[in-house]
Amino acid sequence: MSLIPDITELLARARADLRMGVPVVLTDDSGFSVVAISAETLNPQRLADLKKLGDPVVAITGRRAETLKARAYDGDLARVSIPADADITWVQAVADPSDDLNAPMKGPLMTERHGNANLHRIAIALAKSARILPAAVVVPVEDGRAFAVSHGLTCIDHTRAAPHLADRSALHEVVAARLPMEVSEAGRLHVFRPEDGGEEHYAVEIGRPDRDKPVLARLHSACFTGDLMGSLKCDCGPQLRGALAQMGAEGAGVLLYLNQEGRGIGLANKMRAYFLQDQGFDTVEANHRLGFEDDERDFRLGSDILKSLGFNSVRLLTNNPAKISMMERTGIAVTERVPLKVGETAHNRGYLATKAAKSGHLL
Ligand SMILES: Nc1nc2c(ncn2[C@@H]2O[C@H](COP(=O)(O)OP(=O)(O)OP(=O)(O)O)[C@@H](O)[C@H]2O)c(=O)[nH]1
Ligand SMILES: [Zn+2]
Repeated sequence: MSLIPDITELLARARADLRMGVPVVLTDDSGFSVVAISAETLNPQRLADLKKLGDPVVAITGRRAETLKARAYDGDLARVSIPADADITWVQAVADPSDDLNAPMKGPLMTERHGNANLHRIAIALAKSARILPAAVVVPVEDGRAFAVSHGLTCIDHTRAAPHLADRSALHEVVAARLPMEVSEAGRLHVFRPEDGGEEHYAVEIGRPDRDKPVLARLHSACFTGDLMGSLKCDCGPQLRGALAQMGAEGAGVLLYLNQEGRGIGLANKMRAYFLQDQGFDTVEANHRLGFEDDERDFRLGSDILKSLGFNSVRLLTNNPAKISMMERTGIAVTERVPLKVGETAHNRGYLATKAAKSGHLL
């Protein structure tokens, strides 16, 4: 019946639910089911009601567990038991590192070792893709499907969801139109929309690049602070303008503007990372303390867009070797790396040095 939402649509709904603080139900083939809610958007009444269902845990990533010195028996994640007297402030302090230094968690935190963490993993993956803190309060329930129906909650089946959470969604071009720009009057903006209700991405084509030759290309990740506000903490704004200027000067090029703000963690989490950076952590450590990997972006999106525009080889404007290897692995030949060294300031010198030392950026 086509009027019933499919798994992609249910996942989009679940993401929206988590962002709003609405619980979702997750089930697996063995008959195990849980209710999960975002630790960030949880409210006190809902925590009290979850406790009535059983013994909830806070599911956090292995990265966050490392910071809290909690044992991650599940490897990439840990299920932290919630003490009976713990309130919402306690739960949020497990998820959110902003107060780690002022009020270190009174440990040791107890983590669960037995049982299956598959549904907790889905809850964290959904929270990440909803661009909220990667932590969820999770409690088992009997017959999740019936619970979801009686409470009007979105219900996600593990087997159907897992492949979608591991892979990117297909992108389709929605529209393209002429966009005269300062760097070139022959600009054209293409808008791409994913099937999963996620962020749209854009491609700016300059001139009419020959599809049979390597095109001068840039995969730019959104940076509201750098691209628009003139932030001195990174080099994104000058890189964006530098890349466009070079394409304008050569008369041809394609700039992909990927809405993967904050290396894929979203602007709110990036600002949380900046708050930690003001406490002395570097850009990579801040991501880890929040529970994220160094870089949560998916550059395969870039290849998808280039291919759908008819390109199969690029001269890539970048200092990031991960972008080059991902292009090559996904069928876009990189015939040349064109360095993009602009915009170093007193404020971003440390940030650029960390990227070179820890993320392999070329200087
Ligand atoms: N999480 C996090 N993201 C940041 C920070 N500073 C900048 N960013 C984000 O980092 C990304 C930088 O994107 P790019 O310039 O495309 O990528 P890059 O990996 O530096 O590679 P090249 O510029 O191509 O050499 C943007 O999404 C920014 O929003 C930070 O301190 N923490
Ligand atoms: Zn930036």
